Amino acid sequence: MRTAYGVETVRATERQLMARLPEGTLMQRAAAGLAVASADLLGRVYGSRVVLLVGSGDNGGDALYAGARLARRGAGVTALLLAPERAHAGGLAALRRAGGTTVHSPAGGRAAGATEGAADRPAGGSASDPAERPAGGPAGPTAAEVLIERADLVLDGIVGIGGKGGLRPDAARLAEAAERSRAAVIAVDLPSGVDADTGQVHGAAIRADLTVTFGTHKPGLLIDPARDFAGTVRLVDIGLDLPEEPALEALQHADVARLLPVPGPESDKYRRGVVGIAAGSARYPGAAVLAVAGALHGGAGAVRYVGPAGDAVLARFPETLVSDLGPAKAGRVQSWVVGPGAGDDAATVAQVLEADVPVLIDADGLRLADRDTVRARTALTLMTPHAGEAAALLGVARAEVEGARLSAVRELAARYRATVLLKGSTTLVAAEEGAVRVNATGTSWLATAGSGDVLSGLAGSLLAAGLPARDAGSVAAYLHGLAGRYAADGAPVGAQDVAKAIARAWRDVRD
Ligand SMILES: NC(=O)C1=CN([C@@H]2O[C@H](COP(=O)(O)OP(=O)(O)OC[C@H]3O[C@@H](n4cnc5c(N)ncnc54)[C@H](OP(=O)(O)O)[C@@H]3O)[C@@H](O)[C@H]2O)[C@@H](O)CC1
Ligand SMILES: [K+]
Repeated sequence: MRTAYGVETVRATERQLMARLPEGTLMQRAAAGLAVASADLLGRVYGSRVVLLVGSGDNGGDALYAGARLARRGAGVTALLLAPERAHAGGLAALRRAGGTTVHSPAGGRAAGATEGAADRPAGGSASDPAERPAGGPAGPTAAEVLIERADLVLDGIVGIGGKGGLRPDAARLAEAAERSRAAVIAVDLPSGVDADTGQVHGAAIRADLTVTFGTHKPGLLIDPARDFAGTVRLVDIGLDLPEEPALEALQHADVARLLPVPGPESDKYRRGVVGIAAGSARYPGAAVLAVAGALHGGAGAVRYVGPAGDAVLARFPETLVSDLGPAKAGRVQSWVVGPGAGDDAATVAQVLEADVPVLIDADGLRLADRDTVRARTALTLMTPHAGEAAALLGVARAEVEGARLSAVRELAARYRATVLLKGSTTLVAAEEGAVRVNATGTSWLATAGSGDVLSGLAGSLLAAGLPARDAGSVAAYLHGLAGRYAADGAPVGAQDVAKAIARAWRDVRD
């Protein structure tokens, strides 16, 4: 299991640990790990050009100490100090002792000066001051921008877990220069400008190739949009003694393998669970077929279909138990999936919600389900909206959900007293309490018509097999994401192909 802890927890555990260790130990551990990761990325340290973006906190201190280590190995290291008077004093001294130079300017200074390598040069002026621009004209690059442009590696130590809101203008200009540069960019602890706890990005932020994070992953590193800014994430152990329950957790192969239902010698189809699919309509029979396709791969012993698309379902999957009596009279099931392609059939949704078994609500069902009825249910409920559906349920714009996925999924879980799976490139599964699960196996090729229907059938089948809602949702998202990758293999893919590839995902996980 990959876990992530929020800033408050990191700070508290850090305080406990620091009380037992000589001062500066944790920062040295962090800087050592950062220097190793930097050297790995550079390949050859000697002769390389490294630029440090240094803010006023300990995040800048990490960058300075790591820069000192690289300078001792022969790199040319320049630190751009955003707030020279407040930069980490010990880190500055270490860098200078190691032969590194510092430039005292947020984003300014004459570009010509950048090539002179003057140490501790106060550049003065501001980037917007034409007098500080090179002769090339007012639109020419600043000294800082030239240094960044010519670097092999940029270390982003502007701000870490102490960051508040979007980057300030001086810092934002450095972030933009780093993005334009061909240099590799390593974010120290997290990309400056992203929110460590939520994954929100307010305005400009560092776009990193690699993020070297200390002690634990931070939730923002695993959730879009911030995840997209972090690049590859490398965790450096600094010895933090973290509490048992994380803020966020991500299943890995071994976790999924443990959770997958496996039939024993005594199992028959009823003991393995029957999943009922109440989906599809005369207008959308395909949704029923795809939900059944997903359900057949989810581990339930049988799939019961109820609705107007029985012929289409049987034509594709003759093993399906088809009924046209409606959910209440269709026979026993251990879980229901309701909603895909349901159109305006509110009566079916209401009937399913009355059943005393776990219910998965998707697509049209989300719109048709009465909130108080869902809240009052005693059996499990798993809701599976995409961002647009979640936005409609919350009464906000879609962009708001996409920008703040974690708070959106938590809010929905609280409002409906249900487990909610918010689909997307980083799918989130939140129950009313406990760690939120994040899934990262998805691929953007999965954003294809009918792919959600397959997921709902798959998750519903896992519910029927006895998995709790959080596990059913996160295991389904994991397998579905893998299946999408296998089916797509870098090319567009249809939902049916995804359903077919689920079996391969199971085998892979169990191996
Ligand atoms: N925890 C641990 O176990 C360990 C932590 N370690 C490291 O310490 C880091 C945390 O250091 P930290 O607490 O000093 O805060 P940090 O992130 O440097 O930022 C604070 C400064 O940034 C500024 N600032 C704020 N917002 C800003 C913005 N939007 N745009 C621009 N500037 C902004 C703010 O300025 P102010 O508001 O005061 O003007 C303040 O001065 C952590 O991420 C990790 O790298 C490791 O060394 C080892 C173990
Ligand atoms: K940073």
